[in-house]
Amino acid sequence: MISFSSFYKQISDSSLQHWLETLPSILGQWQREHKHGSLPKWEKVLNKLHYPEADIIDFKTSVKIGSGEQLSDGEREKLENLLAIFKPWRKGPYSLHGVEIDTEWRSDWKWERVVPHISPLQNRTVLDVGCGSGYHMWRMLGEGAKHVVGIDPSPLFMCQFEAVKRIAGNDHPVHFLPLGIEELPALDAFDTVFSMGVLYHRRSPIDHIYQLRDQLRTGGELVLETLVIDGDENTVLVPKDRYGKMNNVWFLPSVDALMLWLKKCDFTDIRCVDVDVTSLAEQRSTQWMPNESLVDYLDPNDVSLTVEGYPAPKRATIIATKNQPNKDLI
Ligand SMILES: Nc1ncnc2c1ncn2[C@@H]1O[C@H](C[S@+](CC[C@H]([NH3+])C(=O)[O-])CC(=O)[O-])[C@@H](O)[C@H]1O
Repeated sequence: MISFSSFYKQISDSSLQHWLETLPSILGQWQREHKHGSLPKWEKVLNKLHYPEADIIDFKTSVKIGSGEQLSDGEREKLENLLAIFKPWRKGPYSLHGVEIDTEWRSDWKWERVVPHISPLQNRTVLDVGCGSGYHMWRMLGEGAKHVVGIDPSPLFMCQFEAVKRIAGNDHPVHFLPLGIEELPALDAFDTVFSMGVLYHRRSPIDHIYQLRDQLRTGGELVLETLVIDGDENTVLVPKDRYGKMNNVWFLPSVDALMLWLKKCDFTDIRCVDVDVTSLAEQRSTQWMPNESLVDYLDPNDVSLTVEGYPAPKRATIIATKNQPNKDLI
């Protein structure tokens, strides 16, 4: 069974103390809800992941754990087969004792676009909302963060994260909690909060921005990355049905609309630091994610459009600072 004890041990002296009292029952409930799905099978696989302390660990320029020289060919093949049970691997890439997990997404490319613009993470407490397999959490640690907490309700992503953590060693101050953002109380605690690739999945984007704001200390930094469209501050696309074959896409604002939303939610120093059309090289099918990918979501005759005729995915990164609350707006 997945244990959250190292989370409690490492976080217990922090300003998050009051939250920790309610967490065990929430996490216990999550485990009970998933006990009839694939989770028990995945937990058995996790329990087989025992490896020597890695000779090399790099989180600064990639996520690489172990040079590969510590395992025999047979041991490496066994590791590869165990990790394959957690397919599809969407977010990465990872290099784990010589096993190269070529994921659907080049999440490292997103990180390289974002990291030059954020406040240095050195010694900061960080929350990554919708962290997926946790790829960016390791990179946050590589930038010197003191503690990284990721939340994501997906049991598969949790197990992928746990697999990497078991190989990296349990002492790293990085923790995954299987929660949705709506399950967090207002913690007012984190120095930096990331929400990357989540806002368009939320039915109420302004509430999402408030929920993110509630996790930050005053003066803390929000890093918000989401799908955008071209237009002015009143332009927002709400897809009629699917967007890029996804049935859970709600609001795609223009950059100016998004900046207005952040202003209205009492953020200051709001700036758009990157806008990027997702390339077919950044999101594609691989051996580790053999299902459909971006090329199948775009119009085969015009890749500037999705199969539904909407603008193809374009992502913006906005950075903003939490201000003192303006009581009139709440
Ligand atoms: N209510 C919720 N609360 C928290 N997370 C959620 C919720 N609902 C869905 N998610 C999670 O949000 C993530 C969105 S992916 C971004 C991954 C990473 N951040 C990336 O930037 O590559 C989208 C993308 O591929 O862009 C998924 O892992 C969901 O399980």
